[in-house]
Amino acid sequence: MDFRIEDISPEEISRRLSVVEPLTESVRRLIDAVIRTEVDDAELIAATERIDQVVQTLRSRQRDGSFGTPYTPTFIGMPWGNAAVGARNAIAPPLQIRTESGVAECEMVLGAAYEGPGGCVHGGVAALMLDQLVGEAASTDGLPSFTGTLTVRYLRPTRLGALSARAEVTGREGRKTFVHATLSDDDGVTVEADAIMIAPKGFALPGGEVLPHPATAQEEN
Ligand SMILES: CCCCCCCC(=O)SCCNC(=O)CCNC(=O)[C@H](O)C(C)(C)COP(=O)(O)OP(=O)(O)OC[C@H]1O[C@@H](n2cnc3c(N)ncnc32)[C@H](O)[C@@H]1OP(=O)(O)O
Repeated sequence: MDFRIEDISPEEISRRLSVVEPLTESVRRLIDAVIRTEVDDAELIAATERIDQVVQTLRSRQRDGSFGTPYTPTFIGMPWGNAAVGARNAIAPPLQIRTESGVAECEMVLGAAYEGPGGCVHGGVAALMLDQLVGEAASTDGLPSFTGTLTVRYLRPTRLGALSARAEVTGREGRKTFVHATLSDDDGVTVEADAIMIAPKGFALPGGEVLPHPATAQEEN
């Protein structure tokens, strides 16, 4: 797993986000426009050329591989490539998740880019969002937990549009955390999920130092 420390201040994080978030929003608008445009073929071909030029400019200086999840030394995470919440990832809805002890929740508006059955949210997108939420709910006590098992029940079709989601820890057992999550529209729950989250045995920093997860530390004592 790609993990690196980047020693920057909260002010520098805000500055970088203020530049990159409008770019990501712009690409999100592009994705939506490509799906829904009805312009003629000549305009589509011209648009392809202009977009390829922008891609070439961005690629002139580019990191190898994915973005990873850099952390500051005080553990502020910057998961900016993340598929559900990444500030640099136009595929992410994006989810603006609020957390408190054992709970994660958010609201989102899903448009044409998230369609599965006509007019409805793709089941994989629903699972993606709930996976992120259960991960964040389980991780509110300390270091991250990974999804071991995610069981998803689609109760009825979820229409594209304004939605909300919530995940809550229902129990802990050693390194395992059990989480229940729901995705809802105005009429109530459309999808529910249960997750078994596993805290990794140790959390290795670059250089080899391993931080014990609180649950692991309890097991060892
Ligand atoms: C803030 C961060 C938000 C992040 C949100 C994003 C969430 C994600 O998408 S995470 C990505 C998807 N998940 C993954 O890639 C995980 C891949 N799997 C793994 O890395 C490992 O299998 C991992 C970490 C889950 C478990 O490995 P390991 O720690 O070696 O487990 P192990 O020691 O064998 O088992 C520990 C306990 O967990 C249980 N367990 C292990 N694997 C699973 C599983 N897949 N499902 C359920 N239970 C499991 C074992 O039965 C055991 O239970 P008990 O203590 O009662 O005997």
